Formats: sequence, C-alpha cells, structure tokens
Amino acid sequence: MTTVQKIKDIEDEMAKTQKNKATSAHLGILKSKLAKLRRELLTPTSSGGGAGVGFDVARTGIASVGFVGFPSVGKSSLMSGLTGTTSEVAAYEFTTLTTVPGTMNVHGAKVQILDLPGIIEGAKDGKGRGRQVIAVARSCNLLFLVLDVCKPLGDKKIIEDELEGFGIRLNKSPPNITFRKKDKGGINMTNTVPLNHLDFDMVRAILSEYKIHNADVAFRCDANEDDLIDVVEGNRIYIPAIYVLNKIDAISIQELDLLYRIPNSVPISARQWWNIDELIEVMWEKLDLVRVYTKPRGQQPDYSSPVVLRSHRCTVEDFCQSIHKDIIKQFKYAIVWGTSAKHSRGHKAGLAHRLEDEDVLCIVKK
Ligand SMILES: Nc1nc2c(ncn2[C@@H]2O[C@H](COP(=O)(O)OP(=O)(O)OP(=O)(O)O)[C@@H](O)[C@H]2O)c(=O)[nH]1
Ligand SMILES: [K+]
Ligand SMILES: [Mg+2]
Repeated sequence: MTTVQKIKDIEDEMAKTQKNKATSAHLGILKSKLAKLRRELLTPTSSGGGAGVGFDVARTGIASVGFVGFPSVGKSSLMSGLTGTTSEVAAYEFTTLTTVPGTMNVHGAKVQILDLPGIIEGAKDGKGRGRQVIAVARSCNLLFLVLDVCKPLGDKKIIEDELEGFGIRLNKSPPNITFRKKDKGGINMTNTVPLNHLDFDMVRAILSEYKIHNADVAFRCDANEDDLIDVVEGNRIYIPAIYVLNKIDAISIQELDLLYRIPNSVPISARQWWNIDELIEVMWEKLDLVRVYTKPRGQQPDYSSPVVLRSHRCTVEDFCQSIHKDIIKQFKYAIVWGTSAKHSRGHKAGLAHRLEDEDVLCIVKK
C-alpha cells in the first residue's frame, strides 16, 4: 500500500468515528498516525518531495512572498502587475508551470515575489505539481492565498487543508507547549491554564503512538490534540498569509460587503488594478519588517535607501552584520533616534539595542 493510500484509509476511519469522550484517545492516535505518514510524504526522496526542477529559484530581497491558489484565479496577473516581470497570463488552467520570480519594492524594502503554478485538491498527496508548489510555499515569509471571488469560501477551505497537511500553519503562532523527553519517570503533565480539549489519557495515548513513554509536557495554552502533535512532530512552519480575493470587478457591491468579513482578506481586481494600495499596506504589515535609516556623523540621514531588517533580528548588531561583517570590529557605540530611542536628542546604544521601524542610526567607530 502506498503512503497516499494509507493516509486515505486513516482519513476514512476518522470520518466514520464519532467524536466523544470514549473515542477521543483513539482519534488522537489516528491523528498522530496521519501526521507521521504526511511527514513521510514530505521527506524528499528520489521519486519526489522537496522542490524539483524549475521550482528552486535563487532567493533575493529581504523576504519572499509566494502566490498559492487554484488555477486561473489570477496569480500571474497580479504578480506581473506588482513586479513588472512578465509571468504568462491566459484564460486556460495551468498556464504557469514553474516558479516565476520577480521583485517589488514595498515601502523601501526589496521583496521577492514567487508566482507559482495552480494547485488542485489532493496536491499534498502528490496530485499535479502540488507537492513542489507547497514545498516552495513552505520556504516563503508570507503567502498570498489567491482566491476567485466567485467561489472564495469553498476554495479557501481546500487550500488551507492542503497546506495544513504539509505542515504549514497559517496566521498562527506555535502552541505554547514545552515538551522534554526523559529516560524514566513516565509521562508528567502540567498546565498553567485549564485544558478544555485534552486530558492525561489522551496525551499519554498520543505520545505512546510516537513511542514516547517518559517525558515532561507543560501546557501554557488551551491546546488540542493537533497542537500537541505539531509540537511532537516539530517540523511545523508558521507563515502569515493574506487571502487575496481577486476579480471583484465581476461581482456586485453587496457581495463585496460580505467578502470583507473574511479575516486577513483583501478584495482586489488584478485586471482593473483596484484596491492594490490596500493590498500593499496589509502586505507591509504582515511582512513585519524594520527600516533603519543611516546617518553618517555630522550629516543628514539618508532616507532614500533604508537598511531593512526582519523583526526577529533587528538589533544594532544585526544592522552592522547586514552592512558588513567588519563593522562590528570597529564599533564603539551607536546613536539612535526614533521610537526605540529613550529621548529625542539621540540615545547612546550598544550592540544589543533593538531597533524599531524608521529609526535613524549613526555608528560611532573606535
Ligand atoms: N474579471 C477578471 N479576470 C481576471 C482578473 N485577474 C485575472 N483575470 C483573468 O483570469 C484568467 C487567469 O489569469 P492568470 O493570471 O493566468 O491566472 P493564474 O492564477 O496565474 O493561472 P494558472 O497559472 O493557470 O494557475 C485570465 O483570463 C485573466 O485575464 C480580474 O481581476 N478580473
Ligand atoms: K491561467
Ligand atoms: Mg499563472
């Protein structure tokens, strides 16, 4: 039996099993089995998995945004308009067959855009080029899930399931669970908040499915079995996503009003180039980048070309590293102006100081 068939069998069994107190541990075990099989699919082999020919492209820019969606929803139309790169647009499905890279400037930051082939239901299990597409998506800093407004909700669910099945978690942060394997002592479970979805038996059942019989598990969030499996599996990727609802030129104002209720969504028309400003604003927020303007001593700051950092690595040291590795050796102190500075005259800071968006920085050398 192939891995895909095994997955299908377990999914069928889960669908047949009623969810209640008596079956919850059994369902937890099935979910763990499913997670393990999906990991097998993810692991690159000679016959597939990973990114493939035409899918690996050179990475440029401070961040990359992948366009994922069903065929012909308008991914290439949007990507061509944003980047000025030509990615073929046509009325037939599967026009785009590989990763097509382009770059755009978002508020001073150079961002790479990756146009991808359309995916279909079953993509994660090897249908179409789905696995290659999703493998590229896993490596992006932000995803645009492009949907056709004429059928957004059904498509949204299918695409989310495809990505979830491949270990991608959208607009979510890692569950606050710490998990440590031990040599002996059994399973020791603690929680700082009430647990409404898990009890000791379920936790033990899930862990034993992973042949883990001795471990400390500490829950600091109201986790469910999926969260626990994610932590045990450990290869989950948490990526912010924007639902780009395209082709609003084809619907009425009333229908548009309803669409605005979908969280993390931006309705646009790539054809008419409507509401692209809002899309770029939301994109900028989700990218969570930090622009730092350099000020040479005794001169005005250079506002034309900021040094752009990612928000989890934005100390003065990260700033120096991103310019040149030798700057650290000559570094004496920095003077910072902006929201991270304690006073407006300029704040003397060391390498560990965390910078904020639009700070101005002057490096004083030894
Ligand atoms: N009405 C309307 N049509 C659009 C819009 N954007 C794209 N289209 C049309 O939708 C069709 C598909 O556009 P593409 O940009 O090729 O779509 P894609 O998602 O890249 O398609 P694949 O590469 O085949 O997956 C083309 O005929 C476009 O002209 C839009 O905003 N409104
Ligand atoms: K197309
Ligand atoms: Mg395309």
